[in-house]
Amino acid sequence: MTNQAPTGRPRVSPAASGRPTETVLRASGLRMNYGSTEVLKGVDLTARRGEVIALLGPNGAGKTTTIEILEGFRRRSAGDVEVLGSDPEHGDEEWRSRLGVVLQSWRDHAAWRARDLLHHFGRFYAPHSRPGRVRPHDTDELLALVGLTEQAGQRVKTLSGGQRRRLDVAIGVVGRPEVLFLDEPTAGFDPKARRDFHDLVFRLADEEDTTILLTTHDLDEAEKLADRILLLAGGAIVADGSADQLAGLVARDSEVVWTADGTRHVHSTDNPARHVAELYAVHGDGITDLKITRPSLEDVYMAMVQRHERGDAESAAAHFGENR
Ligand SMILES: Nc1ncnc2c1ncn2[C@@H]1O[C@H](COP(=O)(O)OP(=O)(O)OP(=O)(O)O)[C@@H](O)[C@H]1O
Repeated sequence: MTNQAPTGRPRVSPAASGRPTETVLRASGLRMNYGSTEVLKGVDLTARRGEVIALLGPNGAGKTTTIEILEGFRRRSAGDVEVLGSDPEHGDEEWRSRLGVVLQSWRDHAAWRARDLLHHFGRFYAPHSRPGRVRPHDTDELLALVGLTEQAGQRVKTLSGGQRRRLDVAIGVVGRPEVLFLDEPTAGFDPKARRDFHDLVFRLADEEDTTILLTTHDLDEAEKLADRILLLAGGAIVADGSADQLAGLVARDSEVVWTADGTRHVHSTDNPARHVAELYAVHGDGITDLKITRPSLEDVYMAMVQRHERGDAESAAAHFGENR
């Protein structure tokens, strides 16, 4: 899949680049129970080095639970998990230094000043610095990168919600992680902060080969950022692929809209390219305002989640398998 990187140049996903890509994260048959409630019923997922993956799913689907297990913050009930060659339950300090984490919410360190806090967290990574991955990031450079230069001397408790979230992201990347987990990183971001964050994600993936697993409820964001989208529903991954691959999962025609001789027309078709060719053969330059609308990621999301809610998650997953 080719996404649009911040500079406007196309970003080529690691899988499509032809470069050998190492699997850095793998879960198979991952299960999690909270008491008698089974939240994860056999999650299988992988991520390659430098890949950006969006984990989507309805509220309560288990996205945070999955991420916390991969980070080593939560013990799983069953299944195999490996991140950067280690089981997260037994990851040592060296292993932890290679990860970056942005939790959904945390409200400690209110009295610290933003620059001091970032510097403090950064110091943990210094012993793990090596050629090619100098750790930590320079504090002021990173503050500039997340747009907090003016707030650098402010106490955390005086930052706005969006500014606090920018600081969370800075803390997550201060150690130049090889694998970065971001749980709803852009919640509360204004449009400029959101765009800056997207630029940062592309930069980390492209220039530092960082593998990024993020959760979001913003489907446009997922489509823009992710090489691969995973949809978690009913305790399992029911769809796994690029936005284009996922669009092929819903049996919905594309819509072709055009104007000819001053009249607007709408036509649904499973082959929009052929329809457009036929239109031009008939009307030539008489066609104006041509637009083709494919099923959107939102259509796929709603269809898959509704299938799951009808108790059809397993067949949805099987259907996807046939389409890969
Ligand atoms: N510590 C816990 N103890 C008991 N139940 C929990 C615990 N943490 C989460 N749950 C339950 O597990 C389910 C999955 O929660 P989780 O936070 O992983 O979902 P999510 O997909 O991240 O949701 P959201 O999109 O709302 O953030 C929910 O039903 C939640 O109530």
